[in-house]
Order: sequence, then C-alpha cells, then structure tokens
Amino acid sequence: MGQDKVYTLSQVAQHKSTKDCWLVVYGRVLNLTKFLEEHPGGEEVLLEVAGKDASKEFDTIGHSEGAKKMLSKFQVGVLQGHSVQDLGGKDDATNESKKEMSAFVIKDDSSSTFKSLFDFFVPFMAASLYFGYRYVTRSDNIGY
Ligand code: HEM
Repeated sequence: MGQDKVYTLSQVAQHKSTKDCWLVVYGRVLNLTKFLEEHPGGEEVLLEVAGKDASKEFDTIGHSEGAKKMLSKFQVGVLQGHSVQDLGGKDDATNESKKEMSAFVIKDDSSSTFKSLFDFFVPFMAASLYFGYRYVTRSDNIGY
C-alpha cells in the first residue's frame, strides 16, 4: 500500500518522533512508529536514526534474514533516486541463481609443448644421422 510513493530525505526527516517515526533502509522509506516498542534492539537506536537513511546502521548490526524480510512490512514508499525490489523471499532465489560457474581452463603451457617436441626431435635427428652415415658407408655399396 503506497509502496511506490517517492519521498525525498527532507520529507522523511519530518517524521522523527516516537509518535511518528520514519527512516530509510536500502532505499525503502519505512514507517516504524508501530514497531518502536517491538524492536528487539530497543526504540532508542531507532529514534537516533529516525528521519535519516539508516542503511549503514541496519547493516552494521548484522540483522537476520527475518529482520530483512520485515522491512517491506513497514514500507510506505521509496527514497528518491532508488528503485527497490521486494526483498521478501526473492533474495534467496537470486542468490541461488548466482552460483558461480567455474571455468575449465585447458592448460596451455606452450613451453612444455615445445619441450616435448624437442625431446622427440633430437633423438630422431641423432638416429637419422647415425643410420644415414651407416647407410652411405655400408660395406656392400662399394659398387658406387
Ligand atoms: C528498519 C527496520 C528494522 C527492523 C525491521 C529491525 C528488526 C530487528 C530484529 C528482528 C532484531 C532481532 C535480531 C535479528 O533478527 O536480527 C533486531 C535487533 C537489533 N536491531 Fe534492529 N531492526 C531495524 C532497524 C534497526 C536500526 C536502524 C538499528 C540501529 C540503528 C537497529 C539496531 C538493532 C540492534 C542493536 C539489535 C539488537 C542486536 C542484538 O541484540 O544482537 N535496528 N532488529
């Protein structure tokens, strides 16, 4: 309800009392008035950042997935310049599809390829020279 409404930070700043407490987390404008007393972290911390962007503080605490999913319940709009997808549940699916692809790298070690060719070539040349020499100096070709 009214979640697409766009607010500026100065509009959010008008709501920073115990009876009217808004704040911004991850680009969402949240009305936490009813949540103040229920917040497991206490109402003081929320009132300290009331009317402001509290994304950093929300993050620093290391809120649970459950806490993150609660955000959309209190949402009354979005902060100007932000577009927000619903975090509720979707996040897990997104993370799931982000599973990294591991690349198969065929090791292209050209120096070792060259080395094995060379290893073959040297004895081959040596054998050719040896048998070539034996051939031209063989004792039964004296007719030439
Ligand atoms: C904006 C909406 C917020 C919601 C829905 C929310 C919700 C919650 C929930 C459910 C918990 C219980 C622990 C957990 O599940 O992670 C919690 C704990 C806490 N929250 Fe929040 N919170 C909000 C904002 C904030 C902000 C802005 C601050 C700090 C400025 C804050 C500070 C804390 C602290 C200090 C705790 C206690 C952590 C502990 O005992 O380890 N919360 N909050």
